[in-house]
Amino acid sequence: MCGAVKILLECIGEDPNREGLLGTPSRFSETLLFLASGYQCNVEQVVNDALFREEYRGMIIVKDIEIYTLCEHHLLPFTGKMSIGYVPSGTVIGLSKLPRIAEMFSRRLQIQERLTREVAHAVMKILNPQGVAVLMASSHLCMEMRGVRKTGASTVTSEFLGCFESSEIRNEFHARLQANKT
Ligand SMILES: Nc1nc2c(ncn2[C@@H]2O[C@H](COP(=O)(O)OP(=O)(O)OP(=O)(O)O)[C@@H](O)[C@H]2O)c(=O)[nH]1
Ligand SMILES: [Zn+2]
Repeated sequence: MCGAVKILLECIGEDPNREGLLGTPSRFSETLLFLASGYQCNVEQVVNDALFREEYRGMIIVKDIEIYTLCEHHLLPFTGKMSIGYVPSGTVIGLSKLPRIAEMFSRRLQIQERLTREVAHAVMKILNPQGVAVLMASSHLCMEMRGVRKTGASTVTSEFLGCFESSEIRNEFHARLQANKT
């Protein structure tokens, strides 16, 4: 990959052999491989069997999970927060596994809609709960530092599966996200 980065540097009119850029191809390659490391794992590995039999029947929400990902159109970051909720059906998942699932999919080239949907369907598949809700708000650098250049615009996406298709359950999810204490 380093050779490709050197070519990119030449394409923008830089000299990849000048002192300040000598380490850049390997640093950039390492960074990109890290940011794309989500291709190397799957949901089963990430969850690591952390599924526990439990008769709790209420809604569980892990909210405001920090997300950093790369948009597949411009390879620029979009960053924001994701909240994941579910209503169990006899099994709960280790809490940390929800942010881990979000992280796995965000370390792939993404669009926000697909990231939102993939996380929801992955939780649904591995846990088989009564329903899953994912809500994400983020800002896209490709809309801020270039292109239309609208700083401060926020994009909100959501996916509601199973019992969250009922407006009553969805409203509870939104209300609990808004409450200071859930
Ligand atoms: N739906 C969706 N679009 C995205 C996302 N990230 C970037 N985009 C959009 O992808 C589109 C690509 O449009 P193009 O016209 O092919 O590319 P462009 O000329 O760079 O577009 P501009 O950004 O408008 O300058 C743009 O409208 C971006 O805002 C995302 O997560 N979801
Ligand atoms: Zn983009």
